[in-house]
Amino acid sequence: MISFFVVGFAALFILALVGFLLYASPGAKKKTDIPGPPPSDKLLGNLPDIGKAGSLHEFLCDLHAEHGPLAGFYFGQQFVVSLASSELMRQTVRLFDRPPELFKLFEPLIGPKSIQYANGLDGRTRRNTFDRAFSHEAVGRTFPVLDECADELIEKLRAMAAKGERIPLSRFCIGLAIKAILRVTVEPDSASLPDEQVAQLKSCYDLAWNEMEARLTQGEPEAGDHRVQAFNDALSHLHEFVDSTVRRRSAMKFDSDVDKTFADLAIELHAKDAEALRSDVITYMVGGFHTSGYLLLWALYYAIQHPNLADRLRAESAEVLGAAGEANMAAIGQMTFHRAFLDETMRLSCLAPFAARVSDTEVEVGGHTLPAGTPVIQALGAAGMCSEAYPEPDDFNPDRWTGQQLFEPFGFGRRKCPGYRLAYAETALWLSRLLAAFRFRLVDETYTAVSSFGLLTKPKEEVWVLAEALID
Ligand code: HEM
Repeated sequence: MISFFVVGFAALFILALVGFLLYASPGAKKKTDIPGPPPSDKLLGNLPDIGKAGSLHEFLCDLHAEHGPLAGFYFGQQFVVSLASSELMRQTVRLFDRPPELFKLFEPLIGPKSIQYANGLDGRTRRNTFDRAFSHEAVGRTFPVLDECADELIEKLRAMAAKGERIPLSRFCIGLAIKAILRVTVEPDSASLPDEQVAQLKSCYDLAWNEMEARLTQGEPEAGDHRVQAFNDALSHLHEFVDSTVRRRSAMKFDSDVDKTFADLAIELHAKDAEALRSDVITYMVGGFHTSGYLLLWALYYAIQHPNLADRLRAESAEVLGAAGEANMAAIGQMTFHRAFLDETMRLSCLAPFAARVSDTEVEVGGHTLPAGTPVIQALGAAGMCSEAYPEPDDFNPDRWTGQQLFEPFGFGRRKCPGYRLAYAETALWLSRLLAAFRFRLVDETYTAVSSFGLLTKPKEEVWVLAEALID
């Protein structure tokens, strides 16, 4: 039974979920006439079909292509509803709670007290407090740091370009995002983190992430297995890093709330709960760097594939940033082609394919009444590949976004991603800076990125490029 789960990260995610669905809420059965396939296995429901599709995202694309934008299926014995149109997702906009068990897979990394699992008043209080650090004004204050991080990378790439060295684009994009998120969310005034420490943090994150996947496919390692030691070492390194950063920051005094970063707000809110503090800092740190890092990577990859569009990006940033003299929220807001390019990148790469909600009361959606406790998946990735909403969905076409916001790649409602303004600001700035400084090309011109679909979509392999410097 396990073998068909070894098809990718999303299938692992399903396996984690099925435990919850089978055992945590066995009473919730289908009580509506929502279209969808019958369960293909009495116990496993449609899980074998998800295994055959390759990932949850791919299964949802097939499901919605056949049954329309509102469809249901069985995770084990639990009926789950999936929505794949922005109109339907908007009908769930008032829902705040998230089925915590759905993200149980990540608990060893982010910790059980993470905001990821906080619902009701607790979740709302944390969001009301932390969102202040990601307001329009707060993000506006991050540009000097974001610019410095870009300067540092550009200098490094320029040296590599001069020597004709191959550039591992994923590694550099993630490294840039790690440096930026630490300064933006914790210590803006600190010096940039040394490369060795960034590399160590990334490798701890990679190791912890891979181990969580391995536990699902291969089972829990036995006591004494080297995997246990490696995982614990990686985790304690992450904990030490976060704890020492928090300790340093706790000693700070502030004249005004404006100077407080996310970490400062978290230190105040979790003054009596060190575990919740550590969990939330790790959640925002990881949530902030892997998403933005891979968005930048995919955007650069599409820019390499579409040199004419890359030239349009260069022209726009020369015009807007050239006139503004410096990057700021107003200038980034005027870079509408950058915004469209990033939205199209998130759509076509399916960067973050799902969000999910649950309610302890009945929910009305698409003319159906869903029983309380029914998990609702907002299939952001599948919605983005719908040919009615996006004609020729496999084409990379940023112009389809011009003048309209078709769907929300960051989710819906009060619980949408808290980092969306920061993500747009930093990736638009970095994209424009990198394309102004270099023309990139693939080392292997026949290379096509193959996606690994999970909670986050990444290329399966490193993307190797060469850079030609455009300016000194
Ligand atoms: C391209 C970049 C990003 C994408 C596509 C993305 C996408 C998402 C999505 C789809 C969700 C689920 C929202 C929902 O349930 O409705 C989410 C949640 C979250 N994101 Fe992001 N995100 C990005 C960047 C960031 C950044 C920069 C941060 C750091 C500030 C961040 C921190 C978080 C956190 C902490 C949550 C959970 C919030 C909660 O539990 O209430 N994300 N993100």
